Amino acid sequence: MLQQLKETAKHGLAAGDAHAPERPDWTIDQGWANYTQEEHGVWRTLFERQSKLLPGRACDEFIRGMQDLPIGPEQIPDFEQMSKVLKKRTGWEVVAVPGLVPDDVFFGHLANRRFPAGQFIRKPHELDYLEEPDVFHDVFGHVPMLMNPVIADYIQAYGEGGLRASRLGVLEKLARVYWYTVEFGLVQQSDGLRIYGAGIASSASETRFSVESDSPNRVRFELERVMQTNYRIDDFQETYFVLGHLDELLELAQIDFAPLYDRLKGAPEHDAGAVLASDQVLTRGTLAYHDAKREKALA
Ligand SMILES: C[C@H](O)[C@H](O)[C@H]1CNc2nc(N)[nH]c(=O)c2N1
Ligand SMILES: N[C@@H](Cc1ccccc1)C(=O)O
Ligand SMILES: [Fe+2]
Repeated sequence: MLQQLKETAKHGLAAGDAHAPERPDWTIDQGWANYTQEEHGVWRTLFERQSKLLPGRACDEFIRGMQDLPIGPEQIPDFEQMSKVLKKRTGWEVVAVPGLVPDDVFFGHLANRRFPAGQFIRKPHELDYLEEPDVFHDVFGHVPMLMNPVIADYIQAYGEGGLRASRLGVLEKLARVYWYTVEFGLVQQSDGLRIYGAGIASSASETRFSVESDSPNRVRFELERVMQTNYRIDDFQETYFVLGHLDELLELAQIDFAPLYDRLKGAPEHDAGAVLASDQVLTRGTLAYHDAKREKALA
């Protein structure tokens, strides 16, 4: 899943293309009353599938955030109702966008504690396929974590850092940090390895794969290592980076990345599936899943 999404996210969007916005911040009205029963039905299918999978696999903060939000299987959530609760808790709100928005617009929203969420929902015959982040990925995957003060501050800081990184022309390195934390992060909790990344938490297949499969590597999160590591935009991750505690994200947000960008200029990049001598490896993957796909493609 997320193939095309990852591809587009990487390259960003050109201003003035077919998606020309009506408002400069690219927001649109959610138009909640206009969702059809079929669209609410897709939400229900996805919601019920994930709700069964996440206990014991998602981190405590995710489960708690979900419990405290006005969100359920019956219908696509109303962003205004969500925002009311979220705003009281962490000062964030959810705003509707038509899909991927340009990098600087995205960062501008995050820096101001607005989470841009896709207004639309995927089609019933494409439950596991996403061209752009839809309301299920953005709201089910991201909003529960935004109820947590640590993640709330971290993502705002990422927005500020993103504005700076694009000016410096080093967005690729920063984007990898977002990818391997906010989207595909795992965290070690007292009762085991848990998901906090929204890209995992909104995907049924990757929810199981990320914590249960023997295939991926699971490596202790290390900032500079992650900044140099490519990621899979078309498939499950080959490597997940694991935090010892979510609070580590706060330290990370406070580190000034500018000297790191300088130091890492021209440094070697690592393949998504690489394991380095300097890694603290939690589980070394067989990479069987991706190897099998490669062999099939070559045959
Ligand atoms: C690097 C940056 O995080 C990424 O390119 C942005 C671009 N625009 C986006 N727009 C939306 N709506 N959602 C996203 O996650 C992103 N990601
Ligand atoms: N601290 C980073 C920004 C950042 C914040 C949060 C997450 C990732 C990066 C910087 O100085 O640019
Ligand atoms: Fe996302």
